[in-house]
Amino acid sequence: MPLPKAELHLHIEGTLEPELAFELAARNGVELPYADTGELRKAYEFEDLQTFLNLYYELMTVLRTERDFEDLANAYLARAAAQGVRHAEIFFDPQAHLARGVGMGTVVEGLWRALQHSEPVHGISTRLILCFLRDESAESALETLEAAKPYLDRITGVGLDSAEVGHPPVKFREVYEAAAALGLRRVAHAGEEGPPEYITEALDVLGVERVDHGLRCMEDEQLVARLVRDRIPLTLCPLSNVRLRTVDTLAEHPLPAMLDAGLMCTVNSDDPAYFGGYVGDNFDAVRSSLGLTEERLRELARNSFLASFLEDDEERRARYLSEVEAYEF
Ligand code: HPA
Ligand SMILES: [Zn+2]
Repeated sequence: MPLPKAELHLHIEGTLEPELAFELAARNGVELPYADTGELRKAYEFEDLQTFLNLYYELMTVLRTERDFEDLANAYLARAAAQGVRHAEIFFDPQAHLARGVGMGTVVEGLWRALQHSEPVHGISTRLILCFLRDESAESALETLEAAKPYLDRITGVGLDSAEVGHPPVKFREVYEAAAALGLRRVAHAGEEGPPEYITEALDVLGVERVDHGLRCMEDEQLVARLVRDRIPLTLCPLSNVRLRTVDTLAEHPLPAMLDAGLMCTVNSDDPAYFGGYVGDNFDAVRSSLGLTEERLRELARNSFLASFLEDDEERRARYLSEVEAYEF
């Protein structure tokens, strides 16, 4: 049995495996510029975040109907369950779909068709986090939040993703204020490729409760001290960092140094179909490449539940935490 864990940094569109992409392309009459899954897999060599995003946005054009989003989410939940995920807080990128004429309702209702049965079917409780694309305008983010208003009972929070450098958090001050006023939780990608200042800004200007990635905080001692003091969770994605060349090799990943510094780290998969593994694979990889002890792995699992948005269900959180403490490696 795998270590029980929560996944807090997972883009549902990034779980689109080549086989499902081709299946949905055929179902929807979408032409992909790859002959087969083998040829597609050869495109999974990324130089940085942008070269990955180019493929990510290209492939997601096969997602068109509620059923497509339902199938996508079910495929993720089945794989996640097999790797010990008990709770998942799932990002989705509505602007990438709205731009192609796929409505907010299609995306949210489609995902919901899978999520509403996730507990009985997969044993995973879930939350949805709507992400704004930071390389789109602030106005577009505000319009997206407006379009999400009929679905807010299904959405727990907002996030910020896509190309980071040149798109600082401050650009999204207004939409985060509006999201907070609607009672939504707030997270943002910061310090993946962008500088440590973006992490500080995400905290100070956007009021985020968790930082997605946050890797580059290690360049700023005072920022590390603040993150430790305030117990701000970081959702790290080690295999993603290697594939997007944020770190050279897994053996050089700063995760052990970050844990030693007292940072509240979690381990997640980001876009598992593209980066070579789901969250359990990320745990296995850091265990073997970084020599993390069993107690460190338990700490990461514990952190994942402590950092999750389960405030409306503390009983459940307590149950998950006791599973972590009782786990025998
Ligand atoms: O790893 C990521 N970083 C930023 N934006 C993203 N959108 C999907 N995956 C990512
Ligand atoms: Zn991400």
